[in-house]
Amino acid sequence: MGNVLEIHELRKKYSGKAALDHVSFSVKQGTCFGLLGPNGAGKSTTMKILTGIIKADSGSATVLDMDIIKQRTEVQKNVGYVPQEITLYDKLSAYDNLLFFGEMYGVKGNVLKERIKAVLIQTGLLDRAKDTIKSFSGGMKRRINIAAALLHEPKLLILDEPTVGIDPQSRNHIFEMIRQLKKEGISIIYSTHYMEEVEALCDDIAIIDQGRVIAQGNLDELLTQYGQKAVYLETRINIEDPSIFKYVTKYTKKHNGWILETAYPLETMEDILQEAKQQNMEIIGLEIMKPSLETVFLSLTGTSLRD
Ligand SMILES: Nc1ncnc2c1ncn2[C@@H]1O[C@H](COP(=O)(O)OP(=O)(O)OP(=O)(O)O)[C@@H](O)[C@H]1O
Repeated sequence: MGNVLEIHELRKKYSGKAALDHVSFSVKQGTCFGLLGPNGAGKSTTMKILTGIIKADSGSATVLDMDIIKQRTEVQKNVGYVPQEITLYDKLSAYDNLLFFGEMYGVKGNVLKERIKAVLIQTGLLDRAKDTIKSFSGGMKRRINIAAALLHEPKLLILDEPTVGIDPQSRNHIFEMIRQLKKEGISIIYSTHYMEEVEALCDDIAIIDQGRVIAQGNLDELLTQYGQKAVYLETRINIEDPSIFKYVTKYTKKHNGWILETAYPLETMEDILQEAKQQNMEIIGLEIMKPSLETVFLSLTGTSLRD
């Protein structure tokens, strides 16, 4: 299986501050690549560079072996991009929006009409084709935006946080669509700050933080290499210093409690229960956290991804 996309050492600064710092990764054909990171990590910047909206300061990238700068027009024919912001005409119908975007992508006539029907089926919105966009929910608008990016049959689809602020039904549709696209051999870059989405959808993952790729691999590799075991503890009265508990190597605040990293979660929990008894400490929550992308991120950065 070849690589559809290769990124090599991309760098980008805004007003002297690094937004991307030597970012490299590659995406295999027919896979979903997850770009996971908190707000401001550099996900959108990476995607905008790939689609030619902004230029990197240095580094290079190829799509299907074509340079994204030197062969920009050819690259654009093979890439579909769905930005974070909805970009549709509110007063036009879904169908007319797709007509407009199709022509913009260079698809015309009967081919375009057939493609519009196909993408409306793919997004589950064929029965709403004639309705104006302003009558659509946020999730449905997002699905039409994705439909628009698929009209020209791209080989690589770039989705920038496609599920932010949408209803669960649209989210499921988007997930199903991604699974189907993969089966058809289309590759996807999926940026998000939701770990569960990456765990559910993505074959390979790059964790990005403050402009740097801090880890990459498939889920199993990341969990094996960095997925520290941990215990979540929440008490009625907040504990000032959670390092007092046995085997705790690192601790991080999460919601109203603490994530305590420990190689021996059961022993740590026993110790917590003992201390609780002795000190009259009321426990509200105590559970083992299995290694997950959340504990991976935590052990790499010392912060919780949702902070
Ligand atoms: N046009 C711009 N001018 C100045 N700084 C910018 C600009 N665009 C992005 N940045 C900064 O670059 C960094 C990376 O931003 P980017 O939008 O790529 O992050 P992100 O991971 O996509 O996060 P988000 O989910 O918030 O969009 C941030 O510190 C951001 O403030």
